[in-house]
Order: sequence, then structure tokens, then C-alpha cells
Amino acid sequence: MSLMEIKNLHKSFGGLTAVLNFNFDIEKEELVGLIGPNGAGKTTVFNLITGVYKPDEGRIFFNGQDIAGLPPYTICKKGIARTFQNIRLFNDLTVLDNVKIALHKDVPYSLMGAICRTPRFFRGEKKIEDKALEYLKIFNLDNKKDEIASNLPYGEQRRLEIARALATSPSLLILDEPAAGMNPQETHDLMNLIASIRERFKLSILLIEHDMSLVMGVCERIYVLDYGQIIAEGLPEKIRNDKKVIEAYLGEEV
Ligand SMILES: Nc1ncnc2c1ncn2[C@@H]1O[C@H](COP(=O)(O)OP(=O)(O)OP(=O)(O)O)[C@@H](O)[C@H]1O
Repeated sequence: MSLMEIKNLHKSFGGLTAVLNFNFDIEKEELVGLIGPNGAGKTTVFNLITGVYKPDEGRIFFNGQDIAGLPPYTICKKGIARTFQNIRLFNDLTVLDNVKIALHKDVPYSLMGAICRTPRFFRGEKKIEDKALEYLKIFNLDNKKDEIASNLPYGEQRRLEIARALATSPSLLILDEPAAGMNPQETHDLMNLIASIRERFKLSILLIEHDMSLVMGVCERIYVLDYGQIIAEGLPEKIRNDKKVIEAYLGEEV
């Protein structure tokens, strides 16, 4: 059984059809790319999967259960984590607190315990802090743990957002244009990091990207969206040479 299977998804905004008859699947531990030119409907698909929008039609099966139209927090609890195209961190909190928040569901003490500052509270806090630091280490941000998130350079904010998403222990991590605004070296490093995260945490990753060349090196399978519809699907090599894909990206370097 696929980890996620999407069947005949439709979404319109007024008279504009953003996503039409969208079919998709991703296996456990697979790294899949969803690419397409500007306005193709990628973010809309993303928002449908994560519960930001309700589909007009269609089903989204995750671990065999239909999650279409469920609220975002329920979908997150089921094991889908996301990052945003425009970074959304808790800007005034420290780097460490941004990740600790994502671990709140693992809190081993009660509200009363927190108010009364019981030994169980302190032990629990220490455990969460250690875990958050482990995530920060993976993203090479542990030495910035006490900095205010908004003071980090852009590339580090992006990495922190992924660390925070990963801390919710998802089985599917969806990254919306994670390399947007990064320089070529940062982008290259990030792609390697994404591949290594998949190996280490044994999770599935859906990478949504405008830039086709970015996903070519890292994704095992790619879907191409244009005007709300899938125009090609398959291995990177097949996608690179697909006539419809080349036409959709006409004028852009493929
Ligand atoms: N909330 C909305 N209300 C009205 N139209 C919308 C809304 N969200 C998206 N659209 C329209 O739906 C179409 C698909 O947009 P979407 O943002 O999903 O594309 P995209 O592939 O993510 O583009 P980009 O790469 O520029 O982010 C566009 O024509 C967009 O203007």
C-alpha cells in the first residue's frame, strides 16, 4: 500500500481551476518531486494535502485513511509535516524554542506539574531540550541555539524550518520550494541534506519546486504539473526529455 494516494483531486477558485483531476502516489521512504512552472498549481496541491484548503472533489488517502478536508492540526498529528514557501518561524523565539515547540506532543508532564515546577517537569524539559538539540545538530544549527530566529541568515532560517517540521516525527515531510532565495552552494548543500534526512529518518519526502534542475539530482520520481494538470510522471531522465515538459518550461533552462 502506498503511504499516500491521491485520486481525482479538483480545486477551483471562483472561475479559475487551479487543480484538475490530480492523481498522485508516494511510497514509504520515497523521495518524490512535484514540479511545474509558476502558477501551475503546486502550492494549491500542497495546501489541499495539508488541510489548508478543502478539495471540491477527490480523495487523499494517507496510510489508507481518507484525510481530504480534515483540519491542518489533525493532518499534522497523523504524520504529515510541512514547510512553507515563505518561511514561517516563531520569529521572536530562540532557535532552540522553535524546535522545542514542535516536540510539545512528547511532553511527559501535566499542566499542574509545569505550574508547580515538579521534578518530573524539570526531567521532562531536559529530555525535550536534548531532543531539540539533536535536531539542531543535524542541521548544523546547534551553535546558534540561543539566537533569536529572525536574526538568522535566510539559509539558516530555511534549515531551522525543516528541523522544526522534522521534530514532529512525520512519516511524510512536504517541502515547499525549500531552496527559494538560497545561493547555489546553499542549494546544493540543502539538496544533499534532504537526501540524507530521508535515509536517516526513513521517511517519505515530497519536494515541491519550481526549478526543475534542482529536483533532478535528488528525487527518485517526478510529477510535472502545468495549468493544474499532471502532464508527465516518471524517472528524472524521462522527465528531462519529455516533449510536453520542455514545452511547459519553454524559455527556461531545463
Ligand atoms: N487562494 C486563491 N484564490 C484565488 N486564486 C488562487 C488562490 N491560490 C492560488 N490561486 C490561483 O491558482 C493558480 C495556481 O496557483 P499556485 O500558487 O497553486 O501555483 P504554483 O504552481 O504554486 O505557483 P508558484 O510556483 O508561482 O508558487 C494560479 O493561477 C493562482 O493565481
